[in-house]
Amino acid sequence: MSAPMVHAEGVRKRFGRLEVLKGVDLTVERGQVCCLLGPSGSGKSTFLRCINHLEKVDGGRLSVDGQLVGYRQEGTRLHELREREVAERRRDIGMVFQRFNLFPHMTALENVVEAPVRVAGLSRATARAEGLALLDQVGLADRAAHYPAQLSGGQQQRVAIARALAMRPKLMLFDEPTSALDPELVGDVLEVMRRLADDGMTMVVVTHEIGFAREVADTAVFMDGGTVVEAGKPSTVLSDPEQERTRAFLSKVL
Ligand SMILES: Nc1ncnc2c1ncn2[C@@H]1O[C@H](COP(=O)(O)OP(=O)(O)OP(=O)(O)O)[C@@H](O)[C@H]1O
Repeated sequence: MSAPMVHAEGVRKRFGRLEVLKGVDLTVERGQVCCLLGPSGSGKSTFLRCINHLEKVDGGRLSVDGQLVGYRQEGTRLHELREREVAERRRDIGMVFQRFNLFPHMTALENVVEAPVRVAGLSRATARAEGLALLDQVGLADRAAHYPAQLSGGQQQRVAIARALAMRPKLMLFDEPTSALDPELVGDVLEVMRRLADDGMTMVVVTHEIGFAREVADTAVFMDGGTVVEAGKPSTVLSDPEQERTRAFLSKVL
């Protein structure tokens, strides 16, 4: 049996005196969607950033695709990854942030094509063909030549998703992908994510969209105070939680 896509055991992270992750346990199987929910400051983004090598884990074990994050294993010995090795591992992980951060001087298509050409060494013709197919997949085939400033926030976020997919990632991480959008633009972005999930992409999504989590997630995780308070099927965690803290959170946000 293959290793889970993400496996965390007792993951700890501190910033100075502030312990932000206090022993996070979590498993995301391949092809599954895991939604992380919880109050502001509970450590959701930090955990996502640890998965993506953007933060160093201080304790516990965190692996992605069967490989320990931050280390290369040779026999029983662990060697800290060099910068180049981290960059290589990160190519397999697509990340979409709250703010889309597209290059403003590049068109939608150029934004999507940039990394496959520069980082993965794809020919420009192949990358363009794939980029156009990805823009079509996110419903923006007719916006390929538009610059970010000519696109709505929701369209920019869909370009950001296409850009992340262009590196053919094994895992997609989303950090509150719709929180910066006007409410009427949220649906299109969630629809793209829903289709991605249907196509079998493994996804970890930090979100406040309880409806999306209920309908799309295989696992819903409620985090609070740097730990996982409750994890399981959304029908339980988000509708009939076992923990009082989960119930209190849901009663505030629903
Ligand atoms: N680089 C950093 N340096 C210092 N403190 C940090 C850093 N990153 C995060 N923190 C702190 O860690 C805590 C957890 O932040 P994190 O962003 O992971 O929470 P969150 O659950 O994602 O919340 P939110 O929904 O507000 O983004 C917060 O108190 C935050 O201020």
